[in-house]
Amino acid sequence: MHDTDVVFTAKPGGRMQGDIRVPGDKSISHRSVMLGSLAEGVTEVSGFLEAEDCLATMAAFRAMGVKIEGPENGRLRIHGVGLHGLKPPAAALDLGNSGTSMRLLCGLLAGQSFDTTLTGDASLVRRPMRRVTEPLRAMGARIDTTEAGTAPLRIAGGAALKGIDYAMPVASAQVKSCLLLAGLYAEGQTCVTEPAPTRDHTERMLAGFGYPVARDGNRVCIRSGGKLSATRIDVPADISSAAFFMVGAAISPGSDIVLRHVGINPTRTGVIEILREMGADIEMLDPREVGGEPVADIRIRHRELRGIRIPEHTVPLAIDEFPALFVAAACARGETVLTGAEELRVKESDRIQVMADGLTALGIDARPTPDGMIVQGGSLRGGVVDSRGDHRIAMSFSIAALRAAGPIEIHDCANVSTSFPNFVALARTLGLDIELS
Ligand SMILES: O=C(O)C1=C[C@@H](OP(=O)(O)O)[C@@H](O)[C@H](O)C1
Ligand SMILES: C=C(OP(=O)(O)O)C(=O)O
Repeated sequence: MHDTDVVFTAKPGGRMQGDIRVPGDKSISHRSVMLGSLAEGVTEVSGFLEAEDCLATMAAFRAMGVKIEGPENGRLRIHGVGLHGLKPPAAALDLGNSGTSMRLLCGLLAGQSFDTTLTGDASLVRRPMRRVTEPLRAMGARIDTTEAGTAPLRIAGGAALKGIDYAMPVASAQVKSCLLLAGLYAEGQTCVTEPAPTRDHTERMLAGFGYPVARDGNRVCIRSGGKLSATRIDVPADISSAAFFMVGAAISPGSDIVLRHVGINPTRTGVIEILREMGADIEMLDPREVGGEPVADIRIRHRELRGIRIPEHTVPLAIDEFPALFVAAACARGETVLTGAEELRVKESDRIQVMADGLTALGIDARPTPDGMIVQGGSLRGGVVDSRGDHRIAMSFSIAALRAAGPIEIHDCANVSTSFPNFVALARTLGLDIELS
């Protein structure tokens, strides 16, 4: 929890040049701790994201008796306790700002023999949790929420879970993963059908721990009764963190950067597809596979962007990158239209409204719609914006300064440390003139 207002001031102009590696993938880091804790044996993780969200997941498992060494330079040694080895925590598990921690843990804990309570910060306790509690109840879980269906979540231990066949109403990797983790403890088979492909790190990592997962089109199924065997996990750099610099380089003349070892799992590369369609110059160098996840070095050079109608199938594949993509749209020639993205309204902030407010304050015609935004490319002026405590919004407006006519002062930036603690330092390395106060 952050009490003081952290302010970023990004100076106008400049360009991005250099060759860097952004920190580890947040989704994969969370899952490495969860599955490593439930495995038999010692799981070694490298490239772990040492940011508040993943540290909250780690603290939760430590509170349930798992010995975890590290993190030290992104390395962890997780002494797995097996699927039935977790111990009751002494207090509620506080998951801070992290929706992924809360929703995945809810499924995993629904199958334990002991009670738990999950809570979080002011943002997390406002986010919708019925999307996980309803299907979990259908499996036999006993979970209390507030009347609004939000956290704190009180999960009763000892429930006998039964597998279900669930068609998700929203395309959510968190819901899918929650149910697969509950499925490890449910009688019979648990199947989840997604309305559109979402990130599949849970499925890949379960397979990496030797746990069978069956996929047939958009349907994925798991059976209880197996075990997870400890493994090694090399976490690639997070494409969602890389996205800020991809957009920064794309919009600022003279830019040419290389981002190393970035995860390019096809369920995460919507940002590349969208930027390319806008005309961006993006090259994939040395594509390779590391521990079950595709990785590449990505080179991005400046090239003028054009507005587009964003294809709806890319929305779940770029779900966290829209704050940065709205900045790209503001710098593009013509109109960009996003539809089918109402999920953005229930992230750490209402990312449609907060981005539209900020862009408007900077002189851009950005009209929010119920499920997206219409942005007219134009000239950004300097000004003051509020990130509303949303890390991705704070970083997106920092990058916007590369094309602004005056400094951009961004308030409420402390939560950048939930996903990208060294953002300011790396942005400076690449050439952004940014200060923190
Ligand atoms: O499974 C995950 O690790 C995540 C899934 C996405 O959320 P939804 O499942 O709510 O779309 C994404 O926004 C979040 O940052 C991480
Ligand atoms: C939505 C995000 O994360 P979470 O849901 O884990 O809070 C994000 O990192 O943009």
